[in-house]
Amino acid sequence: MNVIITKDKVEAGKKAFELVEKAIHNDASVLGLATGSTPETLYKEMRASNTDYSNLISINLDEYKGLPADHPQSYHTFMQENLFNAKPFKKSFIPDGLGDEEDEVKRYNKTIEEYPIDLQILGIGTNAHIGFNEPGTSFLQETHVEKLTEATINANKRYFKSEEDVPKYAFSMGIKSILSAKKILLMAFGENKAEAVYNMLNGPITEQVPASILQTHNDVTVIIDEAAASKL
Ligand SMILES: N[C@@H]1[C@@H](O)[C@H](O)[C@@H](COP(=O)(O)O)O[C@@H]1O
Repeated sequence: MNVIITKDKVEAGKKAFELVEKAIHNDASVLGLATGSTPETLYKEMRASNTDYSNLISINLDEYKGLPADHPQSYHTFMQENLFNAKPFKKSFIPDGLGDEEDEVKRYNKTIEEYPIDLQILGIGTNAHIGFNEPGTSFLQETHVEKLTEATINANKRYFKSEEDVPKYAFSMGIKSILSAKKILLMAFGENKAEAVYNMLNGPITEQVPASILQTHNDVTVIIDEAAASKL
């Protein structure tokens, strides 16, 4: 994996933006997008750019199960506010949090098959989850409903009024689907990601460390700040 260490997340966002631009220039037409605080600086660069995304397709990694699209903490709302309001895509796909489980899983797998992802943006959880694929999830999983771990609920409660308000389940693209992307760009910032980053890059490849499977992909760039790199 190609590892780039930056001073901070602002510099990382600029570097990530350069890679996104390069991929689009080289004919990437389907972007796999992520939510959470990590991609915010990248999306800021994308919003401020002159690039037109209206011919591209976007496919998001995940959505909380049970949240309507217009809920303030839904990933639909996050994407509208952070990117799509300013930069609409030709088509954008995000799992429907209120969708019937079986239908939604089928629909999403079909979407990923129809629009193979050229460049997948990823963050990483403190327990090394990617998308919402928690430790223990099979590397062979496609889209599914994942039960969130205490660590993830705890990390994400900052966005909700209280811990009880954090959804306990989420629709997530599976690891198999993530690995099918031609290129992967993972970002991580802050001391609390340092151990996950270390395990992803240097640890054994194990379903207990979902991001460790990225060691088997042939085109992964990891952009981290100095704090996230502090255990390397
Ligand atoms: N499903 C998302 C992930 O896609 C994200 O990478 C992770 C880290 O979040 P943050 O970027 O806010 O640290 O948390 C969430 O659980």
